[in-house]
Amino acid sequence: MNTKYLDLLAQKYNSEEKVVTEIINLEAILNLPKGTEHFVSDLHGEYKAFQHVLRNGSGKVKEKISDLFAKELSEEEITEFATLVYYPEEKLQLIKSNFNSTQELNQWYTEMIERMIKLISYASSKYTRSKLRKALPEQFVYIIEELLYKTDEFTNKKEYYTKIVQEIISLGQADKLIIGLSYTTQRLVVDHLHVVGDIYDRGPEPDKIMETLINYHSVDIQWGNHDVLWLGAFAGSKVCLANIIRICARYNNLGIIEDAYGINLRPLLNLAEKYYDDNTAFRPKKQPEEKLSDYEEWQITKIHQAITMIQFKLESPIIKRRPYFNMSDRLLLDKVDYDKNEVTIQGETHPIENPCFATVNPEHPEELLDEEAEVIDRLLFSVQHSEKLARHMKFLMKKGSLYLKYNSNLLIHGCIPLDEDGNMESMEVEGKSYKGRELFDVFERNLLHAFAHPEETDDLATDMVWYLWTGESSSLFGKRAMTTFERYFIKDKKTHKEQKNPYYHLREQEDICRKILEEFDMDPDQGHIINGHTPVKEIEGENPIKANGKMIVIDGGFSKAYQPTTGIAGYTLLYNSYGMQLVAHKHFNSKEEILQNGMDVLSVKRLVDKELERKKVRETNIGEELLQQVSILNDLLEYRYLK
Ligand SMILES: O=P(O)(O)OC[C@H]1O[C@](O)(COP(=O)(O)O)[C@@H](O)[C@@H]1O
Ligand SMILES: [Mn+2]
Repeated sequence: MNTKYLDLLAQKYNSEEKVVTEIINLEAILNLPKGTEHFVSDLHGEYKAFQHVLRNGSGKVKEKISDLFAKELSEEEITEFATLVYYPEEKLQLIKSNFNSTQELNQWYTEMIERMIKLISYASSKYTRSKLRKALPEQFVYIIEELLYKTDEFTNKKEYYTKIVQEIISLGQADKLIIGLSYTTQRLVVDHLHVVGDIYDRGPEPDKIMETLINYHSVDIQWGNHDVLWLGAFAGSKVCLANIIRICARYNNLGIIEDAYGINLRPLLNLAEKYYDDNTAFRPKKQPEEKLSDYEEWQITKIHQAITMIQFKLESPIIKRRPYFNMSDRLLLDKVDYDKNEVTIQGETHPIENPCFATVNPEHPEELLDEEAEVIDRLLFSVQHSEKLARHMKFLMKKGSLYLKYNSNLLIHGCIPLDEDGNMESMEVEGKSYKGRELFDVFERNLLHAFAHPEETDDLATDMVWYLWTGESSSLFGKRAMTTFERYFIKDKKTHKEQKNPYYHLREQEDICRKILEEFDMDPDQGHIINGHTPVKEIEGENPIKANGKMIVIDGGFSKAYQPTTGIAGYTLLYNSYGMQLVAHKHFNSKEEILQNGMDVLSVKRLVDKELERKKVRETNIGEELLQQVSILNDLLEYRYLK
C-alpha cells in the first residue's frame, strides 16, 4: 500500500497500542453472529400496517420475550408485555388506569424495568457495547448501562440497582424510561431493513412511511415501479406526474398530493369542473371506512377524468419520438372513432363505455388544450417546489437502487426481463442493445441523470423513467403493455389483461434463478433472489418460496386493495445468523385492537433456508469491509511500528 496513505492513517492511530486495539476490536466484531436483516415490500402507503411490522420486528420481539420469560410468565402476560414494547405510550396509559394505589403502580414499574433490562441485555447479546450504546435512549444511557452491567452475585450491587430504579420512579421518570427501552428493543431485534420497492400509491400514507424510513437506523430501498413514477414526476416527467395524480384520484388519496405535499390542485379542479361530469368508470375506489359526500365524490371523479386525459395525451409524443420503446400499439387516442365512440385495438373494434373526450380534437387527439398545458405546467412547478416532497425524493434516491447485491442475495422489485427460452431479453436504446445486468445499469444511469436535471422534461433520460413504469422491457413493470385505457373505456375484460414477462413463470425453475444470479456475478449456491411486485395468491395455493428456495417473493399484499386476491396481509422475510424465515401476516385491523385484546396479527413462519453453521459478521458485506480495514491496519502496524 502507498505509504502516503499509511502516513495519513498514522495521524489517527498514532501509537502501536491504538492500532492493536482497533485490530482487536474489528476482529471481535467479525466473530459476532451476523445481524438480523428484515425485508419488506409493496407497502403501498399502508403506514399503520408497516409500523406494526416494524414495531414487532415481524415477530422477533415476541420471540425474544418468549425465549426469556416462558417459564415465569403466562401466554397472556407475554402478549401483554410484547404489546407494551410495541406501543409503549398507549399501552402505559391503558395499564396505569387499572391501578388503585401508587404503591401498586410502583411495584409494577419496578418489575417492568427489570424485565425490560433483561430483554435488552438478551436482544443485544450479539452486538458490541458501543453499538448498544448508540441504540439506547440518550438521556438514560448512563443509568441503563449501570443497570445492564450489574451482576447479581454481589449483594451491594443489588442494593445499588434497586436504589437506582426507586430513584427513577420517585423522580417521575419511569414512563420515559420504559418508552425509551421499548424503542431500543425494537431497534435491537432488527439490524438492517430492506424495502424491496413500492412505498407509494394505492394506500393513504406513503409520506409517513418515508418519514419513518428517514429516521430508521439502517435501511436500503430497491425502487419499485410506483416509486419510480414519483421520482419521475419530481425529475420533470409530466406524464409520470399525470400518472401519480391519476392514481391518487382513483384511490381517493388526493390528500397525499394536497395536504401531505402541499401541491395546489385548484387549477386542475377548475379545468375538471369545466369539462367533465359524473362518470361511473372514474369514481374513486374507497375502503369501507372511508366516507365521501356526493359532492366530494363528483369532484374527485371529474379530476380523475381530467388528469387521465392529460396523461393519455402526454404519452403520444413520447411514443412517437422514441420508436425503440416499441409502444406504437399504445397510441390509442389515434385509434378512437370519436363520432361512433369506438376504438379499434389489434384489428378488433370495441364500443367505448363512459367516454370523456370533451377536450380531444379528433384531428389531433394528442394535442393538449392551452388550459391543460397550463395546468400540468403549474402542477409540475408545484411538485418541484414542495420542500417535503424534495426531501422524500432525495432520500429515495440516496438510499435506493434498481437492484442490490447484499450478503449473497439479489434484491429486485420487479423482474429480470427474459425471453421464452430463459435468455436475458435485450432492449435497444439509441442504436445500442443491452440486456441483463447491463440493461439495469442503463436504466439506473438514466434515472440518475433525469433526477440531476429536473429542468429537462423531454429528454431521453426523463422519457426512460416513464419507460421504467410502463415499457415492455422494464425490469420494474414486467409486463408487455399497461392496459389503463382499456380498463377505463372497454367492457370486454379480455382487453384488460396485461401479459407478464416470461420471467414470471420461468422463475419457478432453479436453473433459471441460478443463471440470473450468475449474470449478477453472484454465487448461485449461496444466493437467493428476493422479489416483490406481484402479489402471491396464497388463497389459491401459490407458494412464495420458489425454485427450490432460490426465489422468494415477498409481495403478500400490504395493500388493502389487493388483500382479497392474496388472502393474507403481507409477507416479510427475516435473515439472521441461523437462516431465513418467511413470515405471513394476517390482516391488520387497528392498533387499538392490538392494544385492547393483545391480538397480534402475525401468523405463520416458514423456514426458507437454515445455515449449517451460525453465520458470522465475517461472512457478510460489512464483514468484507471490516476485513479490508484489518488488513490496512496490519500494514500500518508493520510499516510504522514493528520495524
Ligand atoms: O389496480 P389498478 O389501480 O387498476 O392498477 C393496475 C395497474 O397497476 C399495475 O399492476 C402496476 O402496479 P403494481 O406494481 O402494484 O402491480 C399495472 O400493471 C396495472 O395496469
Ligand atoms: Mn410493483
